[in-house]
Amino acid sequence: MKSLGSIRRSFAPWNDPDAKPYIVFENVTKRFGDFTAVNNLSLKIYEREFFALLGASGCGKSTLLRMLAGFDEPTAGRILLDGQDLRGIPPYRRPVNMMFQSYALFPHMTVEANIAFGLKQEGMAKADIEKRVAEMLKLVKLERFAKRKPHQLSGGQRQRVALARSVAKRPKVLLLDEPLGALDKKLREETQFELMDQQQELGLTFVVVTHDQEEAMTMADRIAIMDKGEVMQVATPAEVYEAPSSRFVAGFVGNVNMIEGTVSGRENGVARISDGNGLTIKAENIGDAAAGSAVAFAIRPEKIKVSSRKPDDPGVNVVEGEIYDIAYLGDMTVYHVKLADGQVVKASALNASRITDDPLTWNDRAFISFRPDAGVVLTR
Ligand SMILES: Nc1ncnc2c1ncn2[C@@H]1O[C@H](COP(=O)(O)OP(=O)(O)OP(=O)(O)O)[C@@H](O)[C@H]1O
Repeated sequence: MKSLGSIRRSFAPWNDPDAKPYIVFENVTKRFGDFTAVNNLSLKIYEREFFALLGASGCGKSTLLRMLAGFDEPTAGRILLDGQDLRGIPPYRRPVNMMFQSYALFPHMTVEANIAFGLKQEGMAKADIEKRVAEMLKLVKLERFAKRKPHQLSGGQRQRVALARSVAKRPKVLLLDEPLGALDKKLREETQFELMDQQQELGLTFVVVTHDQEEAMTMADRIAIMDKGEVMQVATPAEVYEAPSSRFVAGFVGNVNMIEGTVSGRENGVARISDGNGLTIKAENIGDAAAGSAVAFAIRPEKIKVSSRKPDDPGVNVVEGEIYDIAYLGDMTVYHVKLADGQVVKASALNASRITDDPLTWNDRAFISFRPDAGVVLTR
């Protein structure tokens, strides 16, 4: 989509040792009674970053956001914003605004009155409010809808009003809790790109909470994957997908095959992994996996090729199996291949042409093949 990718490609302050993080969570713990919702968590977010907190329900992402907004204080640890410790600073005095899932627009007020509401409360002069509201309407492309009430708008338009209202006060950081949760799939996808555009145009730092991995992958510069109040990995979407740091992350994001086994030898950066049932594969990207240790070779279905003929490239792993199930999804087909040791491996093939030269069907003998560097070896 447009030039967005190329603009953002150079945006990676987290790789710059001289860049100062804008938001810092320093050993933050939050307990509710004897329940620990956030556990000794540290995290750095940079100015202008689109940062996503991704995790299953109850993992502590909203609690993290609420502490940043000032609705809750950490039980232990510190949160810094632009170098300032936020402890004790009330929500309305933090340069942070929060946009909630439900949007909570005032139903009896017009779009422009909704956007103006916070500015009026702040005591801004009338002329300035009008100017700011006009700017905001232009930003979210709702100039023509200024006089409408929320119920006369589509879900996507309402979401844009909510965005305009939350950025009208010019916060430095916008916190978004499941911002697109109320929209249907198609509108969600469109709105994701809009949000990205607007974030860039505004030059704000966005921290978004979502349990939707596709949404996080699409929008965010970096993603923190959370589980039980802890951060499991912080990385760009591509790194999270291609180089997950643990079984949990690999399994949480996208589809993955986990070939469990023991490292039976390693030389020149290539390990042999045996599952103890006759299957041995060669793997690269072995990290710190020592000989004898229990590991998982995590490989995405699209990195595995299925064919009826045995590939003769000695560099690749080839394993014989049987087509156990086929899911035809239109744009691609997912083959479930049962190996001799009983495990079922998923391999997806893009249906780039309408007719395949290697038709495979149920119960066919088939070969899966993949390069040793097509997956990652995980010790955790
Ligand atoms: N005020 C509170 N008192 C007691 N427990 C709480 C409180 N607020 C949150 N919790 C608990 O802390 C944990 C984390 O909650 P949090 O809302 O941060 O999760 P989440 O990851 O945002 O989940 P969801 O996606 O469902 O909103 C949950 O188990 C929740 O029950």
